[in-house]
Amino acid sequence: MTETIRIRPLTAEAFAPFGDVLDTSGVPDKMINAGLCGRYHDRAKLDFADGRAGISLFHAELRSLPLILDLVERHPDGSQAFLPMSLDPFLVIVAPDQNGQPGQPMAFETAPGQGVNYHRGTWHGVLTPLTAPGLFAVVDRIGPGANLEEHRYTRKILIDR
Ligand SMILES: NC(=O)N[C@@H](O)C(=O)O
Ligand code: NI
Repeated sequence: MTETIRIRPLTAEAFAPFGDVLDTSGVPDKMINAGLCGRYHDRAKLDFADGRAGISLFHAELRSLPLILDLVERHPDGSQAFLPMSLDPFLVIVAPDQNGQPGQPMAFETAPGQGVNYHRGTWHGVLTPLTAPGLFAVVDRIGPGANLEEHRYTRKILIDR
């Protein structure tokens, strides 16, 4: 029997148990640069344990819907932020932890320009752009060890609108 998970719009409230939503909604925390720039200050909970912060660029293959969700992963030693380098929405898949295994997955679509920061240890689907260019800056842990735990689903799960 196939399970279909419906995609919901990403909101900071719904995503709060899993991480931070990064966007310029609302009033800036401070105006800088002689009042020419709004700074949305310190909006993500970064954690790199015994490692250090790194910035990498990801150029990911585009995916299409319905998406077969066969893998989620987590990074036990660090947070991971995905900052799109375009205004294209992308798919964000997360799941709560249940005694070391992922619980019921949830799927969100970002608004144009929104990024996300997965908190350390959050189960998530890998980077999933739905439209070009699939180009992201990624802020995550550089350090010793794999910092990766994967879970492959045995049941058939589809992600769709
Ligand atoms: N493996 C890697 O660098 N990327 C994944 O962690 C991912 O979440 O896309
Ligand atoms: Ni990851």
